[in-house]
Amino acid sequence: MTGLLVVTAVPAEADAVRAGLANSALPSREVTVAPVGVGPAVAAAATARLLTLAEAAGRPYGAVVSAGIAGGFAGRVAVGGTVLATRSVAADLGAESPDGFIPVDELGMPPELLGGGTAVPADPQLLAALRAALPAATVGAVLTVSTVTGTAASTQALADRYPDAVAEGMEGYGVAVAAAQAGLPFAELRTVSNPIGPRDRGAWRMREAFAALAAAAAALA
Ligand SMILES: O=C(O)c1cccc(C(=O)CC[C@H]2O[C@@H](n3cnc4c(=O)[nH]cnc43)[C@H](O)[C@@H]2O)c1
Repeated sequence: MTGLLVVTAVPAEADAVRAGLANSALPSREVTVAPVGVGPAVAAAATARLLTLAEAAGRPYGAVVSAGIAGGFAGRVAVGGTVLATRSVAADLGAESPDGFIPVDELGMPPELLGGGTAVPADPQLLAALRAALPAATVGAVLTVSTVTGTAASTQALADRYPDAVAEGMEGYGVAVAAAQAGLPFAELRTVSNPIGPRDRGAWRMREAFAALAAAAAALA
């Protein structure tokens, strides 16, 4: 059986995922959990390296999951909630214009230069399995941003541009591109630590989000 690679941004997220897996009563499959860093670039590079090393060692992974905490769009998902991505979207990859943001895949560049575009859909089978295991999860697009959204105006702009978005993180799209380039199924699983909006560190509920991440991780077994 090929194994599952679960990548998180930081060690605390990886610890929560491992704790959830250890507590799972479900039959386990081979799961590797690795913290790969914050932001889409380091997450993509580190995930690609892990996939390549495993393949070279003759033990290729069979699927990749990006897991961690996230900001949630108010009214779409609650703090402490769990989200499953229908697609992982590079929400700030594009160009500004006086008429608003233009996604990079609408700038007229050849599609082969864009790694498949600014949104990578979750693998349908993997998403279906996770939905079945996590029936209370909110399902929708998860945005990947390089800058944590911190004003009401930018929150509204993102919510308007992506009506299907439920949350934002900083790694999913990068991990998704690494998985796609390796030809592997991909999914993104996040738990909500804070509402997206005007920056307020006091509103972050990290402990709640890590507990929810551990609970959700049991589904990965
Ligand atoms: O603003 C701070 O002072 C601060 C201190 C520690 C960590 C942070 C982060 O922004 C962590 C980002 C980390 O967690 C994910 N995440 C969680 N909430 C959000 C969000 O609202 N928007 C984007 N990313 C978020 C993200 O995937 C990173 O790995 C800030």
